[in-house]
Order: sequence, then C-alpha cells, then structure tokens
Amino acid sequence: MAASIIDGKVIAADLRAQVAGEVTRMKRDHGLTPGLAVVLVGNDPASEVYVRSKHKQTQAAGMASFEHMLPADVVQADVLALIAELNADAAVHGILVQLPLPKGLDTEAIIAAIDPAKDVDGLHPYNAGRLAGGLSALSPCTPLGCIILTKSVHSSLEGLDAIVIGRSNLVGRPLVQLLLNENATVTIAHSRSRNLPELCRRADLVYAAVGKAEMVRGDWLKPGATVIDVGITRVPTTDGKTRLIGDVAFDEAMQVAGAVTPVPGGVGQMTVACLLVNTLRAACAISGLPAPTV
Ligand SMILES: Nc1nc(=O)c2c([nH]1)NC[C@@H]1CN(c3ccc(C(=O)N[C@@H](CCC(=O)O)C(=O)O)cc3)C=[N+]21
Repeated sequence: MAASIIDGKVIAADLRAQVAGEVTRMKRDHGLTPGLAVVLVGNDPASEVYVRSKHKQTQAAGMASFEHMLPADVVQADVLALIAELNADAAVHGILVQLPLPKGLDTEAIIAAIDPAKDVDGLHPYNAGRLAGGLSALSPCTPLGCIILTKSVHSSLEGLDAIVIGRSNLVGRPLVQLLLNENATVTIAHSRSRNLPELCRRADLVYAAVGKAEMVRGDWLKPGATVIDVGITRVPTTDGKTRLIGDVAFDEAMQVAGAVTPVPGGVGQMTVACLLVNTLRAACAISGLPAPTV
C-alpha cells in the first residue's frame, strides 16, 4: 500500500489561520499589533523568494512586516547598527536575519547582537542554550514545523525511534532537542556516520536535513515509517526552469513508508507559518501577556 502524503500546505494554512485569530484578539483587547522585521543582505534569488513569502504571509496574518534590504557589500558595523535599532523599536517583536550572509560579514556576531526576546529564528546562543537545557525558549521555525507535521500522524512521539540526519544549528541540532522534549529516542546522524542506511532502517521517524538531493532511498526505510523531508535542492529542468527536490527519493519512499512529506508543499510551508507563531509568542512575552494558545 502506498504511503500517505503529509500535506504541509493544509496544515500550515490552518496554523496561519489560528495565528490570525490570535492577532485579531490582541489588537482588539490590548491594542497590540505583533511586528516582524526581516533583514536581507545582498540579492540571492532564493532568499528573495522566501523573504517575499514571509512578508506576504505576515501581513495576511494581520501583523506588521518590516523589510530591510541591505546591499551585499554592506559593512559589519552598519548591520549591527540596524540590529540595535530594531532591538530598540517597540513596534518590532521579531527579528530575522536571512541566512546565509555574504562573505565578509561575521554571522555569529550579528546573531549574538539580536535581543534574545526578539530572536524568532531561535538562533541566539541564549535561546539555543535554553532549548538544549530543556527550558522554554524561542525555537527555530523549521524544527518546530517538523514536530507539528509529525504530530499530524502520531499524537504522541513518546518512545518512538527517531533519526535526525544532519546537525546544522538551524535544523538538525534544535530538532534533536525538540524530539527529546517529546520523549522520542533520538539518533543523530551526519556526513561521518557509518552504516547510515542501517541506522535509518531502525527508525519510526526519519528527518532528512542534509541538503543532498534524494540521498535517502526507499530501502533505507522501515516499512510504515514517517518520513519528514527538510531538504530543498533547486535543480534545472529540461524546459529551462527549475524545480525543488528533497533529501528523500520521494517515489521510492512512497512504496515503503507510512507517511511522507512532499517537497515542495511540506516542511517549507511550515517554516513560514511557525515564524508567525514565534512572532506572536515573542510579542506576548515582551508585552507581558500570557502565552498564546497557538
Ligand atoms: N535565518 C534564516 N531562517 C530561515 O528559516 C531560513 C533562512 N535563514 N535562510 C533560508 C532558509 C530556507 N527557508 C525556507 C522557507 C520557506 C520555504 C518554502 O516556503 N518552501 C515552499 C516552496 C517555495 C519554492 O517553491 O521556492 C515549499 O516547500 O512548499 C522554503 C525554505 C527558510 N530559511
């Protein structure tokens, strides 16, 4: 029997609708409009696409969206000055600096300059440390989305065997922490792991986040496994356009797995929706309001 497809579009739309409802209530009851500032340096076309989609969806949810486009040759001090301005701006509750930054900029120092209370990407060492310590924290959006997609299949992750392939600061590492919080048993695999197919075959939950197109094959999967594909590789097609492919060989996985996320239409959709959730949470925390139910 073919696996079911986990529809990230539908789940993300539902989440965005919940966020919009909360925003309406916050405006009405507290006169507060959550605001998100996105900083884009240079003109990487893929980044421009994501930033546009963040801008549109932020506004559609009733939030304020502030876009800051800086030239690729901007100097470190000017980026830090902008961050300081956004930290001090009461209309801004969330700050996201689109990564990767052009060479010549010190990414670590720029992220560290963001007020942790406004760090909706969950990348500041303060938030990463709190998450690793099992404390409440703003957590990275893609891993949050992965957990929500998983829970659309499994109401509880307790005791399930999960494998996270990839250990980036933006996805793999925080995803491991969120899975531990859900009481899953977690294996962390990466480019140096031995016997990856074998490790993978033990897992009930497979998270592919390495950025290698179609690396995870059908025969790497335990029958019935839930497969969450975080990869996005843009490849040219014969008609001169491009298309996105994930880290999982989708057609093969569909023959073995129980449920699979598509690319596009899976994790990517959730990333932006969770950014709105984080902005809402940050706005509540900064304003002394109770945490939203979303
Ligand atoms: N500081 C930072 N935080 C990020 O979260 C961050 C980042 N930098 N840099 C780039 C990556 C990439 N990323 C995506 C967001 C949405 C889709 C998305 O909406 N994807 C659609 C398709 C979009 C398309 O067709 O191009 C989908 O999968 O259905 C994908 C990828 C966030 N990132």
